[in-house]
This record gives sequence, C-alpha cells and structure tokens, in this order.
Amino acid sequence: MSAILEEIISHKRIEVEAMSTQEVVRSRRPVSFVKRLENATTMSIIGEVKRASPSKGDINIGIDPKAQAEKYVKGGVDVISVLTDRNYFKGSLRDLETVKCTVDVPVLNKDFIIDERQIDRAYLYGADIILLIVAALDDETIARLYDYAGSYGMECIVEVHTKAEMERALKLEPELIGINNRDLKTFEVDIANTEQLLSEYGNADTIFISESGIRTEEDAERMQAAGARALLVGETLMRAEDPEQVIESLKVAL
Ligand SMILES: O=C(O)c1ccccc1NCC(=O)[C@H](O)[C@H](O)COP(=O)(O)O
Repeated sequence: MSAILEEIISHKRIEVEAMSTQEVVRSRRPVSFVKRLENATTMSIIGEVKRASPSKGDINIGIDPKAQAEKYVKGGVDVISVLTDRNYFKGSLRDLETVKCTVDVPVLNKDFIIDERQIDRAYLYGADIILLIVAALDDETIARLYDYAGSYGMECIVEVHTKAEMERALKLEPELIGINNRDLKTFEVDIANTEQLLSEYGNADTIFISESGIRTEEDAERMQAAGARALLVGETLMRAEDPEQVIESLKVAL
C-alpha cells in the first residue's frame, strides 16, 4: 500500500472505532448506475465534488455543492461523486446529503471504506454507489463489503491501479471496475494506465470506468477507444468556469 493510502486508512480505522452500530431502516431504494449504462450511447460521466486533495491541496474549497451538482446535471452527468473524507479532502457527509437532495442521478460516496458501519452511514446519507479500493483491503474484506453494500441495493465501483489489483478485483466478478490513473505512491497521473490495463483485460465481463486525470475531449476519445464506458472527473470540473460545457465535450460517442 502507498504511504498516503496507509496514512488515510489508519485515520479511517480510528474514525470507524468511534462509530456505533445502528439499526438502519432500509426504506430507500438506491438508484442504479448499471441500468443507466445499459442504454448509454455516449461515454458516461461521473462528475465529482472534490474540494481538496492530498496531491493538489485546495482545489475549490468554498464550492457550493448544490450549485455545482445542478451545473453537473445540466451538463448531462450520469452520476455525481462526492468525496466525504474531511481530513484529506475537506469533504463531508453533509455534502453528500446536499447533493442527494438536489439531483435524481445516482450518487457515489467516494471515501475509504473499510467497515460495514461506513456503508450503513453512506446509505443513510443518500449514497447509491460506494467505492471499494482493492489496494486498501484484503480479498476477504472486499468480498464481505461488496456483498454488504449489495444487501442495501447499492452498487460498488471496485477500484484498481495495477495488474495485480485487477486480477484480485476480477475474482469478485463485479459489475463495475474503476481504473485509477493516479499512482498513489508518486501522485503521478497518466491516462495510459487505463489503456495498458484494458489492452489486457478489456474483454472481461465488466464495465470499466477510467478515473483521474481526464481533461479534454481527446482524453475521452482515447479512453473510449481503450474500452472505457465511463469517466470519473474531479479536478477538471471543479476548476472549470463552465463545467456544463466540459461535461458535454467529454460525452463522446461509444
Ligand atoms: O486526488 C488525490 O490526490 C488522491 C490522493 C489519495 C487518494 C485518492 C486521491 N484521489 C481520489 C480520486 O480517485 C480522484 O478524486 C478521482 O479519481 C478524480 O480525479 P481527478 O479527476 O484527477 O481529480
């Protein structure tokens, strides 16, 4: 595990230890991203609410998540991702709740999930999808958390960066795999990572999402040619003067 991921995960362990187990009334039915993807004729876009990050520091710290979510939906996003980690990304569960109350598209809770209690909380604050990072979890834990999220009807994006992580992810036979183009050891971002992994694993029976470092229509075309069906875009949209126009340009034909 990279040093930053190890540091974030050890903070999460402390956070989780302080959380109590709660009875959750499962009255809300999560909105499916997979179903939406079945009918997609263009690249699907996951627009992210990302105030800050370990690699970039403050990105758009004072953003109004409601206004940003409205712009994303106007531009045609298929999912909104909300970073809820406070220590490293300056996000919050309140951001997640605000976005969920603003939009009808599925909402992804982007956090560092290591325990069922975080999944209970994600559901309670409105998440339809969660992220499971292969590098941060052993095989038994990922499988357990994957099934637990599924018991709520939530979908999981199983995130990988390397070939070894891809092999581990595929054992789960997940519907969605996110390929992170950011190397968390160096913070270097290179979208060629998606191309390299999909040249070997592109035929797998799963939907691939390319994550991080997507900026231009040309990037979207490269990812489409590589076999990605969706893009997760954070910083580019958070810094854009006109996020709607950027989203439109990234929705290239499949
Ligand atoms: O972004 C970081 O610096 C980072 C550091 C450590 C762990 C995760 C990190 N990012 C989370 C993400 O996966 C990105 O927010 C997401 O893929 C969007 O990336 P980008 O479009 O490059 O902002």
